[in-house]
Amino acid sequence: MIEFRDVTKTYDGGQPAVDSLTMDIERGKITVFVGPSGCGKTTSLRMINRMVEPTSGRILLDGQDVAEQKAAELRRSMGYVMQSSGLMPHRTVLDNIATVPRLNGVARSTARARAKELLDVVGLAPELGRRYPGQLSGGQQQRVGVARALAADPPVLLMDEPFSAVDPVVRAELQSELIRLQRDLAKTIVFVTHDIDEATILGDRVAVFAVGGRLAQFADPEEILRAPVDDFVAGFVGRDRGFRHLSFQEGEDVTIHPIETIETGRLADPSVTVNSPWTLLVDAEGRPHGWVPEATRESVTSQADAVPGGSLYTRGDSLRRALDASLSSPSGLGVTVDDDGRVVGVVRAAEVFELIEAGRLDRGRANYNTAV
Ligand SMILES: Nc1ncnc2c1ncn2[C@@H]1O[C@H](COP(=O)(O)OP(=O)(O)OP(=O)(O)O)[C@@H](O)[C@H]1O
Repeated sequence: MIEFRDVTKTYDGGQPAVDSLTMDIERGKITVFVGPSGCGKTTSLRMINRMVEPTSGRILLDGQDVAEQKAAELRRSMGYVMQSSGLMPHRTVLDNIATVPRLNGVARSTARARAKELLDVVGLAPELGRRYPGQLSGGQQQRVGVARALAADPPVLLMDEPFSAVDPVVRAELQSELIRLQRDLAKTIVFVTHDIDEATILGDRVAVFAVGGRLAQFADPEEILRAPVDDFVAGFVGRDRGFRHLSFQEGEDVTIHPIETIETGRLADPSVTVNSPWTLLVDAEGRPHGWVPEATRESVTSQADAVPGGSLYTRGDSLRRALDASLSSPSGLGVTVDDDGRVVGVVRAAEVFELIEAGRLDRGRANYNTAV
């Protein structure tokens, strides 16, 4: 557990960058610091490992004041990942990952063996270990940065906008990987971002900072979206917060309807006809490949002629995903797949809305019953 106790940081006698911050960061959870630029997120993060010293107040790590620990040792005892991966350009990927264990006195061969394991943990191919950072993509460099931070198996991981320099697709992949990793590792992660979507996807708890280094709200992401404490937080979480909030509503009650499919390999077979306005094209394993509208069936002879599909909904995922799949689908039918990516049917936006409304009524009744 990391405890901030009335911590203030003022640089060069100016306005506080962090103002009287008091909060508890739970062990084994992801706590996200989010807020607009310049509101003191990075300063707060860096005070945990004493890269920045507070002007006043105390920070306790498992009950011990970090000010009483040697700064260099403290820093080495926590993983740190930043926006630019911060890798040493003249060292190979494996040597970069092995840096902290080597500084801690671990033998070179042991440190490199562990580095190889970590490449796999962060989803990188073993041969990338021999390359130099400049020979990797931005997303791969960030994965190496995460591997390096994990190398000494620290209980605490500090992450400062680690995914903000990569494109949105890679960013989403890295976010999913971090969630997957955290399921096994259960580190205490403090993660800085200015992106509220990233904060609500990753955070077990989200701290919204306001300009002037003030902690505006500290709660779980569902609550931040449902009940922002003031106009600042409401403005920051944005106009789409109703839509984002659907991420926290489970979609297991959404009705999955059957859908007519054609295998791509049988497109040229004239005996295969379609009888519905939209037919789904699938590969031999039943994975979706696009849509065939009834009117153009005759001219569709390969996958390239089909209308590309929208996002996919994995059975049981949130209402947000179900709605997005149906709204982004050219047919208006959200393609639903199982965990192996095979089509199991389709969902309809109108029925997702019905579930949202039913949930609202249930919550309204529950509130009424509590009130009377
Ligand atoms: N070394 C420094 N010297 C002087 N002022 C600083 C220093 N580091 C940060 N500041 C100031 O402290 C305030 C908070 O900065 P900080 O980097 O902590 O914010 P942030 O929320 O992480 O911002 P961003 O999202 O832009 O990285 C800003 O006004 C910034 O200009």
